[in-house]
Amino acid sequence: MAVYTSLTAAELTDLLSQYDVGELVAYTPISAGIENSNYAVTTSQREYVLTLFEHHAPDEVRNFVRLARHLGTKAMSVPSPVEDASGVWLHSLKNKPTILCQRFAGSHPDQLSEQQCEAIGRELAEFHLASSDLPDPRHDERGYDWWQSIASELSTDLNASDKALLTDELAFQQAQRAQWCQLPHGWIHADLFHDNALFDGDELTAILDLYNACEGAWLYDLAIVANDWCASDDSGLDPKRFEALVIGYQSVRPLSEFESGMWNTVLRGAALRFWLSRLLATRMAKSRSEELPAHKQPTEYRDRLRWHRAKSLSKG
Ligand SMILES: Nc1ncnc2c1ncn2[C@@H]1O[C@H](COP(=O)(O)OP(=O)(O)O)[C@@H](O)[C@H]1O
Ligand SMILES: N[C@@H](CCOP(=O)(O)O)C(=O)O
Repeated sequence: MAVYTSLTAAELTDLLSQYDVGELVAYTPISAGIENSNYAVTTSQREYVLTLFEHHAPDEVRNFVRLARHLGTKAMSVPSPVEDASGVWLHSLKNKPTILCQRFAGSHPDQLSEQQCEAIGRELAEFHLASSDLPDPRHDERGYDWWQSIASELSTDLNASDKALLTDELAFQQAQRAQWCQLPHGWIHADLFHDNALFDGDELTAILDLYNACEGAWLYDLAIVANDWCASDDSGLDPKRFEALVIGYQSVRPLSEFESGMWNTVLRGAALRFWLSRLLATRMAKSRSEELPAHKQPTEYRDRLRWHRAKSLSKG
């Protein structure tokens, strides 16, 4: 968790002089980021967040930000870059692609409430509908093909029981492929964990970090949200928060009967995806002699996968 690129007041003042946003009053690094460097910037007019992309070329950033700009035109609260006085929104600082966005009020929710789950469900459905007229969603780089390829790479890190679980789940998901492909799909956020949303009490103020957004089944996106926002102490889902989430979502886009019949498969897929990505993150952290934070451990998602599998057996 860091800000990788340091900025001086003179560099920032120079950048801001190209925008019509007032004078620089203060700027503070935001330590919560993982991938990019973010600064909270206060000008004489309002609050902004400045993001320097640490690992991406300008064309990649243009592609990432396409969705946020589209949703911004539909008045959704997502970080859509502000244009400078000549209509340019992509700048460069220290040779890194840089954008300036409105800073949203609120903080990441901590103790998740049913009201917050209902609100995020509503917002996710709005996100799916509002993005449906934006063509060419990005390919999901952590989709089904990645599950298969990374699983064989990572299985050397696993004990026998986890290896068996992984093999069996991949076989199950492979068998479900044709069904999965029939689910309504389009742009998905693909990483709408509660640390990517801001709330003021129970009121949702913004959804952030659209940089994993890609093509996928809408139910899968909802399942990613459910696995995080409705997580219960027994590694499963809290029924009340889950019901609130689905009510919120369906108040905007009702699920079809076919989608409702696919819940268990898709919740399992969503748990598998983050089990795998956290296993990979663990391996990468180890290679730097680091550890993942306690709340980002792969076992959480392995255990949630087991819980969903047990549910499907008990129905069966
Ligand atoms: N537009 C914004 N308004 C308010 N806070 C923001 C905004 N953009 C980013 N942040 C804050 O910065 C943190 C890191 O942003 P994020 O896009 O998640 O970075 P990274 O991709 O580096 O993890 C967020 O968790 C949030 O606290
Ligand atoms: N929110 C995720 C991390 C983002 O996924 P990644 O595939 O980009 O690592 C988590 O909590 O694991």
